[in-house]
Amino acid sequence: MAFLGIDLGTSSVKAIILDEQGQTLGTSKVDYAVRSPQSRWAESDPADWWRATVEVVREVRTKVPQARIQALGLSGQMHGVVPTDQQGQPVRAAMLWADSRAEGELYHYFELGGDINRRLANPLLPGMAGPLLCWLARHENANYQAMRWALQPKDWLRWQLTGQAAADPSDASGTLLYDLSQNRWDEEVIAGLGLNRALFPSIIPAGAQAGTLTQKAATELELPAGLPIATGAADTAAAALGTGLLSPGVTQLTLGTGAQIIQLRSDFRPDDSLRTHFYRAADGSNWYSMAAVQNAGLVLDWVRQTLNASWEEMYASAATVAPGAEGLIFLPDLTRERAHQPANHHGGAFLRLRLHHQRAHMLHAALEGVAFGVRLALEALPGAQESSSLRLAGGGSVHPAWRQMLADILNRELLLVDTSSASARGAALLAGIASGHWSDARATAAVAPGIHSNGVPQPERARAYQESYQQFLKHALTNL
Ligand SMILES: Nc1ncnc2c1ncn2[C@@H]1O[C@H](COP(=O)(O)OP(=O)(O)O)[C@@H](O)[C@H]1O
Ligand SMILES: O=C(CO)[C@@H](O)[C@H](O)COP(=O)(O)O
Repeated sequence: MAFLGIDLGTSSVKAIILDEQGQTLGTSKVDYAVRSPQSRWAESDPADWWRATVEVVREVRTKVPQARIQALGLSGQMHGVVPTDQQGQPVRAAMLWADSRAEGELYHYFELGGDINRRLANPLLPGMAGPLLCWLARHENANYQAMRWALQPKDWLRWQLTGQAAADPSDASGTLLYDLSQNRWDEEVIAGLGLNRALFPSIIPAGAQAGTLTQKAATELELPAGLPIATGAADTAAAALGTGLLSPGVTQLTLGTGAQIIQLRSDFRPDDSLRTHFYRAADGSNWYSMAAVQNAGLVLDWVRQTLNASWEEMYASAATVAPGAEGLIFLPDLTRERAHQPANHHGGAFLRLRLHHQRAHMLHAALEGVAFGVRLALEALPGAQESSSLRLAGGGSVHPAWRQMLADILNRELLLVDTSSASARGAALLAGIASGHWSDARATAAVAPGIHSNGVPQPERARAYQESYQQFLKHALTNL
């Protein structure tokens, strides 16, 4: 018996097959593009997601031909929206979390008044489904009218698998259209924004069965028709489940296209300052607090490609160039940063560039800038300062020199979780829960992956980075 998990990330789709003891039998990954056709836009073509999903599922199955898949579960990048027609086709490209075109739509929220801050329990940001849909209604009304469903990315993917629309609490709570205090779509906010309530599907638990695989999808994916499909969860929620983060008190950093620092919460306690996020967990009973960094892997990839460097060259520069990059500072704000970091309207920049600087300094400075951004987020997350160690996961945490730089800059021991794709693993566990193999999320603790120390701060380097961080802050927190 085996379970298939699919994580529809921002840069790639990952597939994992777990056996009934939660052991990884096989993994695969297929990349796709995030496009920025206009300044401040971030989009992907859902047709690319589907092609990549077909490829990744066939590939992972070829690696483990003997595995008998019992159920399939999903996880996916959060916040964005796929405007979808009656037939499940996107009416335009998906608008993603890194998009800030809807900045001008936030005033609709300011006008709502009442206790929306308590109900939405999150900062108002333009890359969330609510503001993005307001933008669509105003600027592309024909597309807005052509839409039957406003779906989160993994919910769009599930529609392709099952032909049915559904949402789950962990993803819905990241849309700015969800009442976290009552656990339901926020009817008042949806009506107040003038959005059509019928666009939002029923919310069902992440670990419930949300349908079965259609014949059409089964033929493409080379899987059996009728396979049970679990609802699935938002990627950060799925990553918490996948790494066995099932109780409060632990802080976890996931480095992917974005970076997220999370702590599980058993009580309803949003950040009163609204600088950080508060969402439903995948387990159906808890919440989690999160400080998210937009400008993480997305920006490293941009720098790497622009300077025509390999990943090895980029990460190696963490060790080969001294802390501080000989005075070079990189501000990573290529997209609008989240609410914990105000005054970032200048965009990204290399500062204090001099003749003696070489390409390796630029690569190193980019790593430093992103790591400093993660440190700012860590400092903003209520309760995270007390933790002397951080659990680490995500596809952007693979290189030892980069991990050492993170340990030095965050001044914390890093504990590497032994899984190559935490979110996909969480998705596969949800498949196991939906099919009754595990009774609930808590039961999956018995199969949690191992964790080992992988980066202890080196005092001298940590001190040097502390000085560079102070220089970075002078520029990062002021408009140039
Ligand atoms: N070949 C590679 N080697 C090392 N790091 C990589 C490589 N490819 C991508 N990355 C890093 O991993 C990030 C993507 O992490 P991942 O967890 O796979 O992403 P997501 O879930 O956001 O799609 C990239 O933005 C980049 O920082
Ligand atoms: O934006 C958030 C959380 O607020 C992320 O959870 C996104 O969903 C992106 O995740 P990755 O694709 O980087 O894994």
